[in-house]
Amino acid sequence: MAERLTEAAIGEGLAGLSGWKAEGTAAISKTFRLKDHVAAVGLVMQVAVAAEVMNHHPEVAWVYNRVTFRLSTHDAGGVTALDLQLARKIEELAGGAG
Ligand SMILES: C[C@H](O)[C@H](O)[C@H]1CNC2=NC(N)=NC(=O)C2=N1
Repeated sequence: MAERLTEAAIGEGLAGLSGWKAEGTAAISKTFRLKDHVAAVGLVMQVAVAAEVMNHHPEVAWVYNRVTFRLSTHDAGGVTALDLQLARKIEELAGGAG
């Protein structure tokens, strides 16, 4: 079971993830602005598949061409290494968008 990370560990983990914000130790989040609505849907779908493969799922808020992913590990009640791993995967799928 993934362990909840300290604020310091989260900060270190976010160092390599541009634009991600920590909400204390509860969650990390980032809003991506895609070129249009369909590009946003495409990213959401790709992340959904990756999340299913990882069995680690994001909260998603999507408005036209903007998508916000909020990550936390429900089983641990806050941010774990799984959330940092999913954030890295989302960055990979977003391919520099955002
Ligand atoms: C039963 C299933 O493995 C668990 O509910 C998984 C599914 N996806 C998950 N996603 C997230 N973000 N946190 C979890 O604790 C989690 N647990």
